[in-house]
Amino acid sequence: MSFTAAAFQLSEAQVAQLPTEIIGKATCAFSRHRMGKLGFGQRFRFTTRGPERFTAARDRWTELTAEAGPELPASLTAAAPICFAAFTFDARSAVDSIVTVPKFVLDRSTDGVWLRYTYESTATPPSAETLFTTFLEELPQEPPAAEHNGLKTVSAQLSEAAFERSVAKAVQMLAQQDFEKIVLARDELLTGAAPFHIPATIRALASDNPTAWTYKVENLIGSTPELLIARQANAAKARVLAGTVDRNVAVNEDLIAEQLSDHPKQIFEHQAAVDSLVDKLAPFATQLRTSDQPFVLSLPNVYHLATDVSAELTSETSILDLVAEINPTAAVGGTPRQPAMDAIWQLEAETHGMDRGLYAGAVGWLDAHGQGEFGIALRGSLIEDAYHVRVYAGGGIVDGSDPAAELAETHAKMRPMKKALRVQAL
Ligand SMILES: C=C(O[C@@H]1C=C(C(=O)O)C=C[C@H]1O)C(=O)O
Repeated sequence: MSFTAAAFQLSEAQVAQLPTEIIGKATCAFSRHRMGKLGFGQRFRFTTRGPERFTAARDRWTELTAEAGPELPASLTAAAPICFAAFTFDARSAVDSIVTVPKFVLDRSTDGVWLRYTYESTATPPSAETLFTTFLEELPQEPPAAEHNGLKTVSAQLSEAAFERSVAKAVQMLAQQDFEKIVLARDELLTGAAPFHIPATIRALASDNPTAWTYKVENLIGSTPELLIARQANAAKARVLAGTVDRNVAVNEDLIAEQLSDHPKQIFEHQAAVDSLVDKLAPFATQLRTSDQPFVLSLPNVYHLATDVSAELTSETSILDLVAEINPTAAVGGTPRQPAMDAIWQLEAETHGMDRGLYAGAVGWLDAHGQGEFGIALRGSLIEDAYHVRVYAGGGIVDGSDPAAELAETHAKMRPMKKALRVQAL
């Protein structure tokens, strides 16, 4: 089996026919400021697991897109197929990493709005006009809106008390010099009296968090402010975040920059995350640049210390090779990486049965040339069934971290997801 794609630019009249906030109807999404990619329908899907999950996905995807398509009608241009993917944080995870190939991809950029149609290489695509009609007809109907869903937390694999104990334990382990930084997380299982309204939730995520990348791959949804890596031609870029102040406890906005930038714990945590990315990217790149000083990224719930990184790649490396190297950065894992990963596995999965699965892994899209964008799957959740959603959040632990403060930070990080889940229709 092999897939190819064809695309066309939507006219203004066609753009006007798209439903408003179409992101709510998407099967897959990686979008910010109403730009980016939205996938609709599904042509194909496969899963991978273990340490080879990235390279296995790269090879299968290359194989699936190897054959060229037929002659195209004049209204269409040949294009590279696109898939969306979500990879687990840890190679040991029992959860599948997912690659899904949508039938249609709506691509909105400063170059206009394009619709890309992916089909089996042996088929002949219809004209642009027919494709557009099919696209509109196949958009899913939305479930009815409920008045309220009475969102509440019913349980957790790793409770708040257990999280505080894990943080205290990690601080002790740090003192024994096993590692310098470790990121610990916890989960909450949320339920509603009415089924969650996922289209409305996605729309709320996108409109409430305009500086973040709103993502959806199957049951994984969220709005992440952290760009793991993006590759376009030979240019790569990333946004590293580490160091957090809760907006609800920030006394004075003018002092935030000082609180973050002059705080040794925050700076240390942040630098560890930047270094972990730069070290792993260096072998693939020349002209690796980072913003001079970390800057303060202001989000609706928290402030973060942020550094943007850019690089010229020395060859056309697939984004999946880059992701395989840099996932997980010290922003969500720790330093040194392997001892920190082992400790996370021990403190979360072995002790409490909380396998992070796709949380804190890589989520995004790529095309058949290995170009794409991946964010870190943060500020999100996993839809377990119509009534149950599991949210996750964590934070960096360094020498002197306080369990109660770390717990408060996880509450702040869960806030945007919980707020969006309360929305029942928009
Ligand atoms: C781990 C999370 O966030 C990460 C940890 C941060 C920190 O410790 O300050 C900040 C941003 C993210 O890199 C999360 O949101 O769950």
